[in-house]
Amino acid sequence: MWRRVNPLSPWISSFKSSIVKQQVSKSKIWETFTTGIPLQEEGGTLSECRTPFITFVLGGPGSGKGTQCEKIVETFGFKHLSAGDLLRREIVSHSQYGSMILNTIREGRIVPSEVTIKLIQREIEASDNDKILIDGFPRTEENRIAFEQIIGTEPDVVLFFDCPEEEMVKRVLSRNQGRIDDNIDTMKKRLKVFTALCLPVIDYYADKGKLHKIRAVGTVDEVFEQVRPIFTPYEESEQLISLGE
Ligand SMILES: Nc1ncnc2c1ncn2[C@@H]1O[C@H](COP(=O)(O)OP(=O)(O)OP(=O)(O)O)[C@@H](O)[C@H]1O
Ligand SMILES: O=c1ccn([C@@H]2O[C@H](COP(=O)(O)O)[C@@H](O)[C@H]2O)c(=O)[nH]1
Ligand SMILES: [Mg+2]
Repeated sequence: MWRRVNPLSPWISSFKSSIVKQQVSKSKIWETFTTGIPLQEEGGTLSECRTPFITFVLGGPGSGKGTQCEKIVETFGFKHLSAGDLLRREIVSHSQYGSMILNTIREGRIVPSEVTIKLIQREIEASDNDKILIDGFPRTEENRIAFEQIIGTEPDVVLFFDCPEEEMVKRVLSRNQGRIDDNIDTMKKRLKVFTALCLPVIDYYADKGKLHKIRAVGTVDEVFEQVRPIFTPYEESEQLISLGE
């Protein structure tokens, strides 16, 4: 069962505890809306740690997920975890799975769930932030089910950046960040994988009432103005709780 770990030394812990006190009211409301298990057991002892408020950020390749995540981080203070970035980091660090990940990304296919989830889990556990954005995951129903089983929770909110294919192709081909999958051949494969494997995940969350569909065309700021009202109610409730204290 998943549990958050406090990796800090006692010296740093005492420093951290003052920050935690200042942040208690700030994090409280997000915890209120968390679907996770508030206290989790490991080795028979109850952890003081809480499951964070998790947002999945979905959309086709080049739909603007990463760009909008940056705006959400700036405005609402989330921790941003991009599954693709975590996988690319494994390639660069020549880890155990580096070459398998490289080949998979080049082909526009999906890395095995256990590998991606382990990377995500490690980052969540290392983070002190109660609000986590998971960008570009889950890509498949199998990913989704494995996440729920391994991490032991579901997302609180799911964003879907809905963008026309021709716009996504245009954006990816002019992205210019040196990504091995930013070429027309891989892009065609990624679009097929998105339609076949990721759309069912999006449908699943729509049926559960967790999905927020955003029309991802227009300027970055125009798109963000559709995102802002999704999180503002949480922020406002948080302020009310702070005032009541
Ligand atoms: N609203 C927008 N209008 C025009 N260009 C945009 C917009 N949003 C993002 N872009 C640009 O499009 C490209 C792709 O955006 P981004 O990397 O955020 O997409 P992504 O969904 O994370 O893609 P991927 O799944 O491939 O990681 C970037 O160069 C970004 O600057
Ligand atoms: O959960 C995931 C996320 C990503 N991948 C692979 O990485 C590339 C790039 O991902 P971006 O989110 O677009 O940066 C994607 O096409 C997959 O090959 C994955 O396998 N699983
Ligand atoms: Mg991205």
